[in-house]
Amino acid sequence: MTGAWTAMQRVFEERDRQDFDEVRIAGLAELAARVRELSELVVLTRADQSEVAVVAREVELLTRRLAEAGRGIPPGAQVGEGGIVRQLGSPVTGALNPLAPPIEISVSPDGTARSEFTLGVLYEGPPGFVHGGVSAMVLDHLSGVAASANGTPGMTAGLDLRYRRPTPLGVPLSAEAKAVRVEGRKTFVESRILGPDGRVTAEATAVFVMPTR
Ligand SMILES: CCCCCCCCCC(=O)SCCNC(=O)CCNC(=O)[C@H](O)C(C)(C)COP(=O)(O)OP(=O)(O)OC[C@H]1O[C@@H](n2cnc3c(N)ncnc32)[C@H](O)[C@@H]1OP(=O)(O)O
Repeated sequence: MTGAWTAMQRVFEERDRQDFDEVRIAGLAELAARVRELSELVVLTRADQSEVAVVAREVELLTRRLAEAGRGIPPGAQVGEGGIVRQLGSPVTGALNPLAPPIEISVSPDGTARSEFTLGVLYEGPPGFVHGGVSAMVLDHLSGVAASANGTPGMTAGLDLRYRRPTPLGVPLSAEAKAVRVEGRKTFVESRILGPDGRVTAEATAVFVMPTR
């Protein structure tokens, strides 16, 4: 059976042949940003039922306009500034993915991956607070970037999370992750999310394993 590594390489090679120049990326990122705003208003709007029905029909027509141009494949990953992999369709960082917050990540020279971001109502779990699965997704991804920055990328084999206190919605949060140990194919990464008061809301230890071919 083909291993995960070989299967992923095939996808990378196919997507590398796509023509995504910066002008096209900027246009699609703008569209994604507008769809994100629309999504938030779907949960927040006070428009009456008839107005909601009209808007739903208009959105359906817009969707058909895009569909007329045909369906391609999701964008590939690119190496961006500072060697950070830029995944345009990522559900965490993808500028072209309306479901992504999206968060921006930087890596400092000591290999710490950091991000500052705000999560709005679309990511709510307990009323007024971030869904635990969303916090897990952010820490998983940030930890993956830290493993890569360490020169030892892999797939998440385990993510051990501790939710210390609720993570507030709609306020600036920060997060950081750093590889702390490598054992053979395994890279252990520690990460945390901090609230605006600087206190840890969630922390995790992840293990990344480089798949065999
Ligand atoms: C730069 C781009 C940045 C992108 C960031 C993206 C971050 C997001 C990453 C993801 O979300 S990845 C998607 C979620 N993860 C998966 O779908 C992984 C699914 N699992 C697999 O494909 C395989 O299980 C895996 C490749 C992870 C490992 O399979 P293998 O058959 O290659 O490894 P194996 O099971 O033999 O285990 C290898 C070693 O890891 C150890 N191990 C496995 N799981 C572990 C675990 N959970 N904790 C600790 N150790 C673990 C295992 O004991 C063993 O240790 P030893 O080498 O010492 O014997």
